[in-house]
Amino acid sequence: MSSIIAENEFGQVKQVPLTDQMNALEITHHTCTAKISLYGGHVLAWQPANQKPVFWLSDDVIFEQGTPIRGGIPLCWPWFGPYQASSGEKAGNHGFARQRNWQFDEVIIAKDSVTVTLCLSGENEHPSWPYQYQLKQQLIFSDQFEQKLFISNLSSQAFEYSAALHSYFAVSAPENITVPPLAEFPFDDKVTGKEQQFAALENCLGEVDRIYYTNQQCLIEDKQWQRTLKVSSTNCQQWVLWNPGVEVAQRMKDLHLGAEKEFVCLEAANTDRQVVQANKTVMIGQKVTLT
Ligand SMILES: O=P(O)(O)OC[C@H]1O[C@H](O)[C@H](O)[C@@H](O)[C@@H]1O
Repeated sequence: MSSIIAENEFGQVKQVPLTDQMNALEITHHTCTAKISLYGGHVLAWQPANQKPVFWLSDDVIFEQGTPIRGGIPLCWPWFGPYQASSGEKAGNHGFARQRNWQFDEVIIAKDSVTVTLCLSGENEHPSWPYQYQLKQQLIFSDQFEQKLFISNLSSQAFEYSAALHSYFAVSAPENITVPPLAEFPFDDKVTGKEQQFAALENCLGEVDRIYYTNQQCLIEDKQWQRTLKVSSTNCQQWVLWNPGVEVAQRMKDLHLGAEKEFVCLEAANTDRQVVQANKTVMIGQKVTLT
């Protein structure tokens, strides 16, 4: 059943069922529409008024406990990629935050924007990562988008995390996309395993899986759609650029046929582990604007 959470002359936020077990928040504002899944604390959609959707979501997305959502902005935390503990123990890709049910905390519908705050807290959630933590995610939607993830260490000892705000950006086709100024910086190539590479980036045709060592503001230039997205990050050290290409995409059960031609992932990331001292909070974030 749908229920209105907040409403005024500028917009409305509704809770709507995503499945029998999962709920989403649907935002309608004079500047944009957006949708957030509480499962994963996951932005599913954002579309500024009179624009095409900015984030991409798979037609074959699986909304199921224990399965990450394909598209939108998965929150990779408290680790990015596969985790290898010093004990040698392995854990699943991209941490557990994207597979938890987040609590909805606050909604503010203002004249210029809608702000939604979500929370997740826990302790002993994974044998590889037992610490007590709290996450607060602030999402601000308007004709631009801002995401802030506040990471609090509630343990009595320091912990380490790595993370990515793993945005799937909708594009006309990866071959039409350039991402200046990434090509000016060195990258680790996860496809070949070679580190500190330099190469031209004429387009984003996959398979591309690179960790770029820069945090400079990036542009996603789409020649066909004549759209440029400006993406900047806060307290993130790298950008990850990913498109699976046709062969990898065909092996992924939650990608529809041809899905790899519809998105490029540009992820604001800390791929190396970062320390958060006991009782401290750090923030990582990103901002997306259309030019
Ligand atoms: O399938 P997932 O666990 O969501 O990961 C999807 C992709 O995420 C990142 O971009 C990584 O760099 C890729 O290596 C990975 O394949």
